[in-house]
Amino acid sequence: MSSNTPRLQVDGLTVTFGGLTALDDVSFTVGDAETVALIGPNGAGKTTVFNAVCSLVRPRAGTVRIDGRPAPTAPTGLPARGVSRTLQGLGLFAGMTVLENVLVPLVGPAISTAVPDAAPAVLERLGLSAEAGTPVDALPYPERKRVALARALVTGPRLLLLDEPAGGLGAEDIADLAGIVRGLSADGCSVLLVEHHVDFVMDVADRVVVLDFGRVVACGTPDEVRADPAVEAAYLGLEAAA
Ligand SMILES: Nc1ncnc2c1ncn2[C@@H]1O[C@H](COP(=O)(O)OP(=O)(O)OP(=O)(O)O)[C@@H](O)[C@H]1O
Repeated sequence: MSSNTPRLQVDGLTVTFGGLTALDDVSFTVGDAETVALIGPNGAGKTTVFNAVCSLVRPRAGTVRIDGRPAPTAPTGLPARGVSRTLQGLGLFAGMTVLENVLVPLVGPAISTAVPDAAPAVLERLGLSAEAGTPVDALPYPERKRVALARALVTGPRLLLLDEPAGGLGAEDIADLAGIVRGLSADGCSVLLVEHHVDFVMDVADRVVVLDFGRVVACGTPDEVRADPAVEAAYLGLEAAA
């Protein structure tokens, strides 16, 4: 991979569900250690982008490349390509401890990037060491959300997809999350995040891709996107939803 090969390259992605065009010729990149935010009103197609990148939906047209190579054809191939994601609904296993939840991705197919002490290191990084033995369902929502993030980080991803990481969090937890995302970027991890919380997006993103009705209506730095008159309608929709 040459140094200017994007970590993620989405080209001309078009996804349809029956007669509905959910994504229409969507193209963008995420570079090394870059944080890119996908924003747009409800139904704009953000989650469908994630699902296409993770091979959960088959595009009608377009390509997804990771480190210059076609994305795996099934989600099970993602960890070995250095990709992981969080889910909007967290997807934690109730009745299992924090540590057990975080260890889940390390069970099953061999993951060459995993290191034996990855789980304790990730728990420490996210301030969860003291909760390692606590059943996950005994924790308040912000901690559970951090457990879900820890689980995504335990495989040492080079591309992390975060689905609404700030959703349901208060100001203090959002500030902590911003620090975590910046730390990931400093360590060379690329981040693609879907988020409705506009202040958080403008704080952490290097670039912002704005989707509306399945099309990219703007792409640029947070300041460029904020100043783009074409974004205003979608932007106002976002503020109403935040
Ligand atoms: N599996 C599916 N079958 C049919 N339609 C779908 C499916 N998944 C998504 N859609 C439709 O595709 C469009 C884009 O949905 P998507 O969930 O990607 O939007 P979004 O921007 O993530 O919205 P939100 O902010 O509400 O999560 C919507 O009209 C949605 O109803």
